[in-house]
Amino acid sequence: MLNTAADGILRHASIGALEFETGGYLPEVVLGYETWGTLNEDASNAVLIQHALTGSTHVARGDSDEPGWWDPLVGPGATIDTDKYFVVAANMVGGCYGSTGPASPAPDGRPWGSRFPMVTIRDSVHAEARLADLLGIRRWHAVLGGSMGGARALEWAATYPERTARCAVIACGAASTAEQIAFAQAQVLAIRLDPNFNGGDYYEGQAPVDGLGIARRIAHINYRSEPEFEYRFGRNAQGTEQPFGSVTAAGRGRYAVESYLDHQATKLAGRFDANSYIHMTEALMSHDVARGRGSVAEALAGVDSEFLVAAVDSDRLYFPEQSRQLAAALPNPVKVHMIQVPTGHDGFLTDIHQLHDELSASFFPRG
Ligand SMILES: CC(=O)SCCNC(=O)CCNC(=O)[C@H](O)C(C)(C)COP(=O)(O)OP(=O)(O)OC[C@H]1O[C@@H](n2cnc3c(N)ncnc32)[C@H](O)[C@@H]1OP(=O)(O)O
Ligand SMILES: N[C@@H](CCO)C(=O)O
Repeated sequence: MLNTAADGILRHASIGALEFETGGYLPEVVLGYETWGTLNEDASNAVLIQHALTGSTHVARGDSDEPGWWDPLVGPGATIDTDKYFVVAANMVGGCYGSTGPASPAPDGRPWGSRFPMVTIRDSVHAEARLADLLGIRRWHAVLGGSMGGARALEWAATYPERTARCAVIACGAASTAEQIAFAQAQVLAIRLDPNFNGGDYYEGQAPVDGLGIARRIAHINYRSEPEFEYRFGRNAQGTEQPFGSVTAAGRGRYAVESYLDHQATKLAGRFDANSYIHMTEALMSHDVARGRGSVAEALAGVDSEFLVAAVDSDRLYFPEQSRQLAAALPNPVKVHMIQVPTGHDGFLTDIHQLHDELSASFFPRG
């Protein structure tokens, strides 16, 4: 049995060999995971929370010193009350928060690097099903996630409907759209064209942090909104820097919004592996719950999971309309709950507390 003794502490589970949807193979895969609460006797209180593109397993603080990315949602007495529910979060295969990824050693001792296989959202769900088996969880009380986490949650319902009693898809549609793929391609190319990328085999040299930083800038602009940028930064200069009129060897001074994006880029480059970023991004490009299953409605026709669909009203990357289309295609169509924030897609992280009432009324009744 796997160790689940403390809340919010990273553990590792060996799930064996994995064959990937596009033909790749890994002889041994480890998934990083964290848990909160206690699995009950009939294993009926388990909840799987799926992280977004650059998220980790650390959903909530638990017994650790680090805040989690959905702290308002998960903990004793919280929306998902860990005195009642057993919460699990797993790092996606190919990621860099505890699971086997491109930086992990291959059997020859060198990092997988360029040899790491393409991962799809469906592959990640197959890997997580093995983790569920090891944890003794046959059927999730609920699977939920936002953005790429929402794609993973939806794929759980379609791939393992009998194992997914409830499914919450937040800020994500049934498939990645042409525009989402287009923005993703620019990010992947920014990394691939970094002189340090070396085809993905850069672990003995300099990491392609400049390319990764540009990728994050492109992504982050999409994760926020135009009104937020205007309100927060306007045309302001960063501190005493001069955005025009004074060009030094280091270039001109920056606008505040440029400095903000520089900061987001440096921060991500300090915590994320560039190859994992490519693999997570390409996995999200692959997101299409209907692939090989007919239309979206046909893909979900046999799914009797209870659904909750939510969107962010100001999201300019995962438009609410895409959530509405998903909600309408469900066997039992549902209304789309709206997180109301002016700041865009990241609202599913910054304002997740807004779903407290909906989640409490449906998936996680109080008392
Ligand atoms: C280590 C881990 O486990 S990370 C994994 C968990 N994270 C995730 O899953 C998602 C990744 N995180 C994110 O996407 C974001 O951090 C969010 C959405 C959660 C945070 O959003 P917000 O709280 O709205 O932060 P916001 O966009 O305002 O950025 C604030 C940062 O910008 C900085 N900043 C603001 N203005 C400027 C400026 N003009 N110049 C430079 N930096 C600036 C702030 O100092 C702050 O820095 P800090 O984050 O280092 O403290
Ligand atoms: N800011 C989030 C949004 C992705 O949807 C992340 O970096 O994972």
